[in-house]
Amino acid sequence: MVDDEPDLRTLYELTLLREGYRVETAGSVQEGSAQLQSQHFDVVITDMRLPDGVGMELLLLLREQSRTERCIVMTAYGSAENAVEALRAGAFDYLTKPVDLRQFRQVVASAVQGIGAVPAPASPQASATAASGNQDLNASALQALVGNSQAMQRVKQRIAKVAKGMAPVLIHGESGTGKELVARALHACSQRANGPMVAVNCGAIPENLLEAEFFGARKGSYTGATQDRPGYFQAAQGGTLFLDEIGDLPLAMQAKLLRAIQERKIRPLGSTQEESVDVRIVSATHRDLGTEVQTGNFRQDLFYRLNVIEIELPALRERREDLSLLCQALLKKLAKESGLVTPALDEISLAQIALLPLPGNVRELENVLHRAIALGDDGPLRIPPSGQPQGNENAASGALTAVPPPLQEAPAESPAGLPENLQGWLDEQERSILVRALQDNGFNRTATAARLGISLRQIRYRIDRLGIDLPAEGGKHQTDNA
Ligand SMILES: Nc1ncnc2c1ncn2[C@@H]1O[C@H](COP(=O)(O)OP(=O)(O)OP(=O)(O)O)[C@@H](O)[C@H]1O
Repeated sequence: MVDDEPDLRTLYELTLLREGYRVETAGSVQEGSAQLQSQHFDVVITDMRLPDGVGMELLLLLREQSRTERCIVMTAYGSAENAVEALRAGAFDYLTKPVDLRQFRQVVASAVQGIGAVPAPASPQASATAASGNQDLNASALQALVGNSQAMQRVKQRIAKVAKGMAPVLIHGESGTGKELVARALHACSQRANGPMVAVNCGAIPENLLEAEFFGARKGSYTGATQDRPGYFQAAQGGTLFLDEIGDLPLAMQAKLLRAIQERKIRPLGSTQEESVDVRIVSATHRDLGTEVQTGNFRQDLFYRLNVIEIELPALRERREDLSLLCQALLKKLAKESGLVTPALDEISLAQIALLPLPGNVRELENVLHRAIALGDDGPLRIPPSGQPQGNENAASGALTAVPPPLQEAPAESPAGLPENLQGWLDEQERSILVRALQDNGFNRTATAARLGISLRQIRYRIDRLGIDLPAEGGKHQTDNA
């Protein structure tokens, strides 16, 4: 624990001792580095401003010597640059002064967790079991990302490298390239793997509900809030919050999110009290956020905060060599889900697939295979000519152009003609109307929304809520997504 103010040093030391850690202290860069030369630690916590230099020097020393200590840096309030710089230089996490002791304990506990040889003080056995269980999780989460191309190998190596730590990660890639899978792998490979992973599609939440959805709401804070409700931040406490389509967040909400990330505190709607949150933020976008910043659609300071580590996901056309492995994995998954036998892939099926342009990436490939399984006979997989299956004119030109028909059966009606499950019945009606309207409008959501007299945001929300599978973005019809 390196800090030059004796009172603070004692406070931190006592806090850590009370948690059951062994602690050594130092008052300067020189003292800190001398201690590092004579022994190994699990965690180094250092103030940024020290009498003979900056805490960053200790961090760089750890890095140069490829040491295993995790470094937590304490920065002055409002110095976002220092915090981001430290995270980029490999700090495990940062704390803003004045340090909130609860947060301090949480951050140190996360840093110590998952260090193989060092069980957390509370329960040595539990943490050892968790560590070995985590390794299985890591492996299977990375395996879920199918592909052995160089581009995919680079992605997987990067996930393994940056998963530990608190630095926010921004995943950039075209729609359907597997951004959510990467976020899940990051979570599974982190020391938060046993905590929750909460995935949020920022583009699918009506604007007036955003704040309550993110930060929670107290009973009576808005019409319909009949009880206290936690938000995504509370739900992700101790785990990872995945913010998909972050570029869709309106500017007013961007400012609130920035504040929550910077201060690690949130205030539920209708509450006077702030709550501390311990959440790692992973976000994703198909947009070029740099350009969005220039055009004034995205806050630069938030971009700076979210983009501490960037993972770029390649489009499927840049890794066609993964097609065969992907088809095998996807067919197996799809066949299992629909209770069918996995059809064989032969040279003809692979040649047919290789001819598809697949601008909608893996999601589009998955949909093509889904349709092929549903329409196929026994024998090797064959890709049906597009346009045939649902008699849908819009399907004529794209590799994948049809929404699969609703799979669920309509909820049962009672003999009196009344539904037994009103919500399920209403959802089914809404789903069938939406699917029909989308098909009539060439899957253009703007046109469909206009036709049904609702906003684009509302239609996105409904499509998401009802789990309607759209043809991949980038396809001929999806022109309303930019
Ligand atoms: N490398 C991969 N291996 C196996 N399945 C994949 C891979 N990449 C994507 N998928 C599958 O493709 C579908 C789309 O993936 P995902 O939702 O992660 O993409 P996305 O980039 O987040 O898309 P969007 O931007 O539209 O939200 C999912 O069903 C996912 O399981």
